[in-house]
Amino acid sequence: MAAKIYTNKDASLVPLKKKTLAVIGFGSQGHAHALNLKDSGLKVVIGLYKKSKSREVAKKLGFEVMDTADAVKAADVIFVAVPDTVIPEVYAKDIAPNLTAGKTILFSHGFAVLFGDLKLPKDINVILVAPKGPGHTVRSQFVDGKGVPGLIAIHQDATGKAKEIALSWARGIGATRAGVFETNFREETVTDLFGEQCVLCGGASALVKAGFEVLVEAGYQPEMAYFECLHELKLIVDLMNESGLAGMRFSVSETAEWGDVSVGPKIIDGSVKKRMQKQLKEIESGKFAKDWIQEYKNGYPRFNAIRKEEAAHQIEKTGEKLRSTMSWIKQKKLKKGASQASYVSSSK
Ligand SMILES: NC(=O)C1=CN([C@@H]2O[C@H](COP(=O)(O)OP(=O)(O)OC[C@H]3O[C@@H](n4cnc5c(N)ncnc54)[C@H](OP(=O)(O)O)[C@@H]3O)[C@@H](O)[C@H]2O)C=CC1
Ligand SMILES: CC[C@](O)(C(C)=O)C(=O)O
Repeated sequence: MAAKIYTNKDASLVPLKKKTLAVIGFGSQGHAHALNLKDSGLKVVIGLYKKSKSREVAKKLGFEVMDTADAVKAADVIFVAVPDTVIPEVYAKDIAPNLTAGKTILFSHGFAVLFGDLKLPKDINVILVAPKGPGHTVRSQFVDGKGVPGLIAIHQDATGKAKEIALSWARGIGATRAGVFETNFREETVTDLFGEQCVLCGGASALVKAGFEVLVEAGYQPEMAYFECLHELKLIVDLMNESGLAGMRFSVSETAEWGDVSVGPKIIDGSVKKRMQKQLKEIESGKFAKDWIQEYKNGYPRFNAIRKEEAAHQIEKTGEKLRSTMSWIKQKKLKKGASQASYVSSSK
């Protein structure tokens, strides 16, 4: 039997009405869930650490902001929206001591439950609502009357109501407008890590950079390389997103379609698939998670060095210049150290 796709007609806001929902962390996902749930008529409070740079942002957007432990005490449903590597310490210090029977803890990625060694009491619900898109898009799509599709998963159902709570939350953030699919924590975590490393973020940015560098090193203008390898990628991917590879091939020229099917597989060949399979094994075995947690514990020495190098790549300067004439592209001011929530799509 085909798996069910849950939409608005399968999910009600009633299970979350008259409940207090705490969003712990006000970054990319946190601000989006909080604003969408508030606009859906639900009661949301924000839990943050004392020195969080997002306290003022959340207050300005009309939220009651509390210390994390107080927000957990006040809430029926607690969304843990802090970075995956940070979850274990926030959980142990501020969340676990305040989790009483019947409360629900909600994640939007299963990483910490799989790899973070959280001591989850048996008498709480543990659920996942994972939008399949970045937090800022979860918000901007909601404001436009649309939604980012999502996943739900139930790790523990202490009250017998875990699934209706997950679907209700998915409705509140707009995910059931697009479609919600049920999975489990492990499948969500493995596939999400695989997608972001091999295709969506890692694979795509390495492909873009390689194409840009090949053209520039061969003497072509960086602006030409940017248009061909980054700018137009979005327009092509939009067509795939709307109607699949076939829809994209319907719109591009026959010459482009022939280049796609005859040359593409020579560039992204079987050796790439082999490396993807190896990476999938490292994700499944927990090796990727172990190394990433260690990098976090070491204070990000490699991560910070790579971030610096990436920010200095010629493609970034070229892009900044070319995007400045396209006023409809929202120019995010990527201020170093600013709250992720300082870039917000406004309320309806
Ligand atoms: N980014 C995304 O689009 C997606 C994220 N997810 C998942 O959502 C969860 C949250 O990720 P994301 O929204 O990216 O997180 P962000 O990095 O955008 O935001 C993190 C929030 O946590 C706070 N924070 C950071 N460090 C600490 C700390 N040591 N103690 C307490 N609070 C801290 C930040 O504070 P401050 O405001 O002061 O910076 C911020 O408010 C993760 O589980 C992630 O995997 C799932 C799908 C997509
Ligand atoms: C693709 C990156 C992502 O997995 C996402 C937006 O879904 C993330 O964790 O940010």
